[in-house]
Amino acid sequence: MTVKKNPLLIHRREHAEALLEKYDNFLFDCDGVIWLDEKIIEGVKDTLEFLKKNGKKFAFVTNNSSKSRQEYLAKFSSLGIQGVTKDHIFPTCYAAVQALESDLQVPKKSKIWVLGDSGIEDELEEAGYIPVGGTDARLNQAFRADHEFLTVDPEVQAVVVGSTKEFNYMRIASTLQYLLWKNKTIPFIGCNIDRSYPGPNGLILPAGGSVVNYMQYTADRDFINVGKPSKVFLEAILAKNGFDRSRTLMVGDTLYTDIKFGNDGQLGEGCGSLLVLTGGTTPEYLHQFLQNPNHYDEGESMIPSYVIRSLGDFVDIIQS
Ligand SMILES: C[C@H](OP(=O)(O)O)C(=O)O
Ligand SMILES: [Mg+2]
Repeated sequence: MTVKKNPLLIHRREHAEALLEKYDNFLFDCDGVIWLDEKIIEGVKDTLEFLKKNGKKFAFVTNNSSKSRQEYLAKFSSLGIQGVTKDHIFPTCYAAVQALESDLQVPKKSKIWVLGDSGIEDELEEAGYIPVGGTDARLNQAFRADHEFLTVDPEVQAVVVGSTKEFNYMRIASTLQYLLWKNKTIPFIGCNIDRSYPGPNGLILPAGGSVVNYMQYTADRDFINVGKPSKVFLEAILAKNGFDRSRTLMVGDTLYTDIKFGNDGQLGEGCGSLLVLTGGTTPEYLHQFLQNPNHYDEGESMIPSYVIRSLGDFVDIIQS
């Protein structure tokens, strides 16, 4: 793997010009890069427009499985980001469905048990699967040992777990029945491994990975991670867009998901990686990490090629 030991800080015009020269395709993480909750990060719209005018291609890759591609499309439009189509958007609820279809070959019309928000249910339905559990209001009830959802439905073929703000004991207990069922053999897909995400008002909030890891712990079994930094996910995005990895830059705010995703790749050949400091990674944390990357689980695979304070600064830097 070829990653730079010391990331280059993009703060002068010639740095930004060199990036434009080197990369044709940009994979953008969303939470902490494009937006914070419902607010677009300052300058991001101008940077995206500038890149587009310069012939650059985009894909948006988010580990947040709460919204479907259709809902993200509406979010991009409500934030005034033009020119985004459904084909540009890769949330992990969609990655989960792709894994069911391609890797696991689960037949269409199968029932899939969901612990997560409506994004997963909507993507499953669009692909021809039948989601069960999920946002079903009967799961909002207080725990009762005779609740109908504590008896497994024999038609369920797999379990998908992702981000949810409706995490309660009924949902945990019913999901556990499926994860333990058939000697723990039905596929367990986790939409992401993020512990937290940057929410509104500077709040750090629990992300989907905390839900997935809760279920992993209680069921005592591993999950298939379909989100960043999954190499399968990266390969699918590069292939779908026809992106040459050597001319593709991953832009993200989290070292163990986005930056590792950009740096890794099939046979160890990654894309470039650009870390922004508007989300989950503070300058202090980055500094501490760079002092001794090998003290961290994923070590040098999390060292970004480049760092910029904010994606929104890019256009100002290049026009300075
Ligand atoms: C943090 C993550 O979203 P992303 O940063 O990948 O858009 C998530 O919300 O779990
Ligand atoms: Mg992020």
